[in-house]
Amino acid sequence: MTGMVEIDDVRKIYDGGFEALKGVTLTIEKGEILALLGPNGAGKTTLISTICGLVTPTGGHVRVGGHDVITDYRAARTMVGLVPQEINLEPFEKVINTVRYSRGLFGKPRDDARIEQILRRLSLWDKRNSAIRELSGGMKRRVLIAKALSHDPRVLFLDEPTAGVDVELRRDMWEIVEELRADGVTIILTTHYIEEAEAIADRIGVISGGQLLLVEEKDALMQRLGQKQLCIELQQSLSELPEALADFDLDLCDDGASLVYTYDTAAERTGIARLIAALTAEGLSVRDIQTRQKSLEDIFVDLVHNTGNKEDAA
Ligand SMILES: Nc1ncnc2c1ncn2[C@@H]1O[C@H](COP(=O)(O)OP(=O)(O)OP(=O)(O)O)[C@@H](O)[C@H]1O
Repeated sequence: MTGMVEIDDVRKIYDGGFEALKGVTLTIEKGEILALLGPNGAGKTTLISTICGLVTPTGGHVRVGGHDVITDYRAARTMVGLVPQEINLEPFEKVINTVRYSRGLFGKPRDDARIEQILRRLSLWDKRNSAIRELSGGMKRRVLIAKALSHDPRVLFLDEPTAGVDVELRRDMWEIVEELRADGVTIILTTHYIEEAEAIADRIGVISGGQLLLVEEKDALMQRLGQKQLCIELQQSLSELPEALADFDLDLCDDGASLVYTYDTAAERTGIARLIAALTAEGLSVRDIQTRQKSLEDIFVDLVHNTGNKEDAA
């Protein structure tokens, strides 16, 4: 099956030699919402800009709706709408003209009814005759979305759509994203807010150091969230796990002074009672016990941290 966006071994080395993308391969299906998570400087904006044809990759290929973003630039570009991270609007222009003009840039015929629809949906209709500079930051962000939607793109990129916006606008944005998906629009967003990825994405990709570390269905990740960890601090240190405990999902840590037991909260039996009995039978005494929920944030931090270490070691 061919995807709406096909990214094949994309690499980017900026002038000056910095390698921002180290071979990213990813297919995004029509109507999917993909959230790209990653720390600052991970390469998220570079990847989005490459798909939008704003950054030329050093290697690999990107196709949008089957059109190569380099060799078939025009066709690919009209399919894409981009809501950038930075507000890049003309301060003296009126809202409605800004959005109309944007549609025109893509060679689409003037369609006032469509522009009205977009402005109403984004609660901008009352402000249509205001100059951009008179708007609040949140309103300017809405204008950026209106601009990106003005030519009816099939793929919408949102680069940090809710950075610095208030809670109400964030919820509004999420609702708009849902509606667009219902229209069959494919949505790719970058975010620093794990909560945002949890709320709206179908799939979550984690990018760090120019590499895609993981792409997984959100529901599968959520199942991992269902896992809890029991941290058992022992009175004595162990050099290795005793044979009798081999069938438990246990890790030895803190130089053998603690055991971490991972269990599924959804399971009928957690196995905790059996584990405690097995510890006692082994003659091990427990100093303290804590439980903690493994969150998407933990998974994310572990992933990014471990890769960082590998790179340092290389
Ligand atoms: N035009 C450029 N020339 C040289 N280096 C660049 C250029 N643009 C970006 N970079 C570098 O490439 C790396 C990736 O940047 P990018 O903006 O893609 O990261 P990001 O994941 O979007 O980060 P953030 O979350 O901070 O927006 C960074 O180290 C950045 O300094």
